[in-house]
Amino acid sequence: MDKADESNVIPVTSLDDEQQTSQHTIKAENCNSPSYLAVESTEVVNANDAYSSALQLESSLNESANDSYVQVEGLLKLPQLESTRISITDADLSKVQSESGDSQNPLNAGFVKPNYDNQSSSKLDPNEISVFIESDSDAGQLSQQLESEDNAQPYSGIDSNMECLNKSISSASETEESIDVAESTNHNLPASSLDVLVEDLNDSVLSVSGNQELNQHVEAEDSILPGPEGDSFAEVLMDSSIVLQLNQDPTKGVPECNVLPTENGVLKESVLPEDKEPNIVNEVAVSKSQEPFNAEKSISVNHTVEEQSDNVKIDDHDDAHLNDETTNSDPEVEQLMKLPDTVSQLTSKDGVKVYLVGTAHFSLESQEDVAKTILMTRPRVVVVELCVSRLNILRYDEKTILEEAKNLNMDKVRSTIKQYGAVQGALYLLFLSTSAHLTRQLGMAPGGEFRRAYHEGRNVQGCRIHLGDRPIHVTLHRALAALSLWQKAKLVWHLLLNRGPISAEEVERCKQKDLLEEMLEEMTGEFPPLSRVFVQERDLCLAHSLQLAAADAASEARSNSQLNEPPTVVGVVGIGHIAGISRYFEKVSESDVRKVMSIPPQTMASRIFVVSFKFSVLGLACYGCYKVIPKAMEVEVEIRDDYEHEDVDLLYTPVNIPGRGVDDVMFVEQFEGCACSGSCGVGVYCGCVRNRMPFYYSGGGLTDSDNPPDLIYECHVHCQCEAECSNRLVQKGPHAGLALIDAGAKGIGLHCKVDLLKGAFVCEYAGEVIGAEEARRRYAIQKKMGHRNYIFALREHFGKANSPTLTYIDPSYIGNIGRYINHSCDPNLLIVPVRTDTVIPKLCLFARRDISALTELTFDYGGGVEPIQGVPDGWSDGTACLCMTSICRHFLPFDYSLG
Ligand SMILES: C[S@@+](CC[C@H](N)C(=O)[O-])C[C@H]1O[C@@H](n2cnc3c(N)ncnc32)[C@H](O)[C@@H]1O
Repeated sequence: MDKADESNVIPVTSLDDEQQTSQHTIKAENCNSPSYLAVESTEVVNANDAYSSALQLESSLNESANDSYVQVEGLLKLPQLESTRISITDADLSKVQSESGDSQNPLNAGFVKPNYDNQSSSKLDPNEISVFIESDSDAGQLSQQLESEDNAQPYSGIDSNMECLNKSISSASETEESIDVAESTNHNLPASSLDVLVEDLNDSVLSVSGNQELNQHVEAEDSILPGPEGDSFAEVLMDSSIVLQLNQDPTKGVPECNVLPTENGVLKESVLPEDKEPNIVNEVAVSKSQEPFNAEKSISVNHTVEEQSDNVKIDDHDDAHLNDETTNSDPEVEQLMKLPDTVSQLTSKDGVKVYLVGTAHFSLESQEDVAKTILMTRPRVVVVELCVSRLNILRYDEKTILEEAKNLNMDKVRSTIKQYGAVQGALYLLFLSTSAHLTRQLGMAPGGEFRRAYHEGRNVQGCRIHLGDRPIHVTLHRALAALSLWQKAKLVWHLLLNRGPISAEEVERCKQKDLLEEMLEEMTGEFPPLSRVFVQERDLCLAHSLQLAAADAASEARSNSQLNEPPTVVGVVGIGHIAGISRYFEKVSESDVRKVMSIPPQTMASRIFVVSFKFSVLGLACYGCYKVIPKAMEVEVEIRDDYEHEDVDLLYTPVNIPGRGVDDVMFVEQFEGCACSGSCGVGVYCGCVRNRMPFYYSGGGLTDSDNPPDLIYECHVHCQCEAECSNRLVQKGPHAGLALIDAGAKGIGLHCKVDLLKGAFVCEYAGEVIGAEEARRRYAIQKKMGHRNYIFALREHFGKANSPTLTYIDPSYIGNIGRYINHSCDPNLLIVPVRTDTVIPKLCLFARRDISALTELTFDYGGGVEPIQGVPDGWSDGTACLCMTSICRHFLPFDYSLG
């Protein structure tokens, strides 16, 4: 992003959510026959068989729509997670406190209470993720802002909604198929284990009958058993011999949990009849001002924290013996009723039970432990040892990660560099190859315990997931700052070169221990400060997150007058953090956390290190390009796109990339090129331009922007013409000088800092190309969440085809600078589909008229060249248009295929 125009450039964080939401609350029935704009594409002018290519495209993307226009709708607000990420100043803190009603604890700003009223827990918003500690994107800004530890402010985030995460995650993880690892020779686990894992994940989704509103994603239908009369009833198949039956009364906050044995999956009679249920009274001291909770939990932990660490003292009133009174004589059932050995229990000062599951990142057992603990304790909050930047761990499923690991070949290297640019691409590849290396060696992907926690947490009524870890970049900055220049160099060397095969013994160790702890233990001798930064400081942060989660759960239960049993919290953390967390729990103050949340100013040594690291990565990338990009006869024109997103959660792509529901093959170069020598200018019969006038004038714009072509074919990699050929424009990248602006209630907008001539190419609207079903799925979620919509539906008619070809482009998460352009009913840009070497169109924006510098750039989301009045009903989703032009049609255009 060009940063020169600072006055107007705004960070994504400044979005006004209320305003955004209000735009979406206008009901569709208010829609007063708004008009829409359409461009019909009826001509295929490429000598290559574009028509059949288009049919191919159509068969993949087309839905049964009848209309025949280029129709555009831009739509989605970023998930709240992304759009509300803020760096908290004192003023912000007090604002958030007053909004959240918590004037005591400024760090509570990270927790936003679920939407419930005081009477009914059934109104709890079950789909909520709270992010405790978040960070702003720009570490540079951050270090300027936080010049010393003393004046540093903590980063704190506002809630995000689980739906956002659902969206991100489920977009990558509909694990209907089992993982195919048979082809990989390196996997240490047999394919069947992974099959079991995936099936297990699917099976573990609660099957629900009755009025459980939240469990709508019912799977494993055939495992539903009839429930006791009048009760909502759910069951989870834990393994072949046991069913956990969860009798859920929607009027109660936390369901009771009976463990019922089965024979071959058939329910046997309950071994815990109601009158025999253990009824344990919680003896935990609570603050006098608060009402106590009456404990009635029928679960047991097998050991206390003392067993793990001599240093740790845990609450005297720990009820680890909770089940001692159970008169259950079946040892198998008794064992199953116990929480796993890896679980330690803490009790907050409010009497909230905090169950800490100590996990290893590559362990199936850990995943099972997490699942069992969540099922048995039915927590209100699950705190995971992740931060926002590590949400990818949840986003990518086992299958995706394993496939990435298997498919990391030269083609991938090449396309990644092409897609993300040299530095970002090289870094991404480094990350990918490191994870791929580990994943290949271990036969499973890291983070399964967090994915399991997420999935199980979703199934618990009212449960929220908290990201409890310190932002990774804060940790990395602090770690780097703590090392001397020499130590830094050694560390990078160590990380880059430490890539040998992992022995069977090491594999086992990884499965039993937190890999990070293991590595740090090994390196502590050489890099003593790392242990402090990576382990102790994070113990402190995690303990604080758990404190907040417990306090949050307690106050929520109190406001719901649920005093019968203490609410529970589950923490899923690396096993090496248990001792430290237990030591700090309920002892961490806000100022302690502030101290470890700050980023010390960069020393000269750090700066030198960072610069040389960037250079070496760039060097590696260049070397990679040199090695892998074939130096054939093809004329490659490099795209120049130096823009980037300010929101670190967005990925920048200068060109369209394949998303879900679209075959990658569509992106493979397909068109043959022209045979022109030199430039394909006026008077030259070019296979791409054919008998038309050239599409572009030589300065870089549309020759006739009053009558723009329906579609454009540019010369490309397979053409014989020169790189400077006049028929290559959009492939060279966006116009210089584009910058983000604050567009008021419309959110972010875009302008150009220099004048634009009529016809000038401004930029592409690039993002993920997704299938129709995926587009509808994403749109539905966005709409439900009241988020902005970025999905652009392009309708094209080819030749005599009856139905249009639909292409959906979504830059919501991965996109280019074009995603910030707002709609206007009297726009200054127009949109034309341009194809280069593949059938996938590029949505290209050109100036409709001369545009003076700093004017907001807009295009008509309904596509087209000239505004057309009279949009038929259904071509708006009711979002009010704020373009303020005299010919405003009052509503944003909308492609009905999304609705
Ligand atoms: C493609 S995005 C444009 C960038 C967006 N303003 C942002 O902040 O990222 C489309 C969304 O922006 C908002 N928007 C764009 N043009 C608008 C307009 N004329 N009136 C109201 N909202 C508009 C709507 O929320 C729409 O869903």
